[in-house]
Amino acid sequence: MLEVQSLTRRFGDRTVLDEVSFAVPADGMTGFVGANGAGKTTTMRIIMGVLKSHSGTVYFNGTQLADTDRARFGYMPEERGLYPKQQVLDQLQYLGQLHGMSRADARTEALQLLDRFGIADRTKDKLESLSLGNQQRVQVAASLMHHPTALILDEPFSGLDPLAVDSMTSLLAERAATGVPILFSSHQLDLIDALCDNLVVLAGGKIVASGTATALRARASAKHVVVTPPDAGWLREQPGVRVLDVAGPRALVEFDDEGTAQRILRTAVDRGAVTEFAPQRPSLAEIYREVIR
Ligand SMILES: Nc1ncnc2c1ncn2[C@@H]1O[C@H](COP(=O)(O)OP(=O)(O)OP(=O)(O)O)[C@@H](O)[C@H]1O
Repeated sequence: MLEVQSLTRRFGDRTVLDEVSFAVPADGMTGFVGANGAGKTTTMRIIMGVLKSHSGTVYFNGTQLADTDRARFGYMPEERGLYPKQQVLDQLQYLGQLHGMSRADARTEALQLLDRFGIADRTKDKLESLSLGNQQRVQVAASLMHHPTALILDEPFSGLDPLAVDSMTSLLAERAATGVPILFSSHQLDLIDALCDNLVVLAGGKIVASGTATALRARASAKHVVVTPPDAGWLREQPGVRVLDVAGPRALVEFDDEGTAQRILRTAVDRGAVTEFAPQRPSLAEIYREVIR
């Protein structure tokens, strides 16, 4: 488990991280979301030691994170940073060797990753001759080469086509299943929804929500779909009910509490047919919109 505790960082007199604390559990992936400029990259840079915090601490498996731990992490920085003129395979092999792998192991690992990412035919090409999306695949491969003990990935999915996203996510899920904490930032909320077991939401340098998807969903305001033909307009008159939308027999509502929900269900049945009365599981995208409001 990776834990960030009370990180504060200023640039000049502007505080861009304000007492930021969250955990990245070792089981599953943690999505890091927030508007442009919220402070995600700054947080990741501090975790990786590229930037210093003014206060706060990062812990890995219960002890203060040291450079020796960081050396075993996989990091995909926002500014990327591979060598455009070097051949893809040579480059990955070199990076693996920098992490202490033998030349042969690094080559085997690189070939396997390139194959998984569908670019095994580009091994001899210079990085700069690849499309941006394929360069991105090489970047992710570079962060995975040495079987890192944790992964810090700054927007790893930006610019990837759906097939690349699929191969990337299945590989990351495999690594997460071996107990590797994975923190990745993204603006693609649908992807976060599909992939993440945990979510950290940053707004203006402060944490506005963090925790497991299940706990955040339980906290989010629950909506119900109620379908009572011929017209669901009667719900507007009911105390304890906020009607968010009505279209003919179908309404989207929020109840003040479970008691209200049960009362409305009984009233609906007394009035006639009820063809649907279902709580709606909020998506992480909805939770995100709710907490940054
Ligand atoms: N080296 C720097 N000097 C001054 N200000 C900086 C520096 N690095 C980041 N900032 C500021 O810190 C704030 C947080 O930036 P950061 O890049 O961490 O946000 P982000 O959440 O990663 O945004 P994005 O989603 O756009 O990548 C921004 O206002 C940014 O302008």
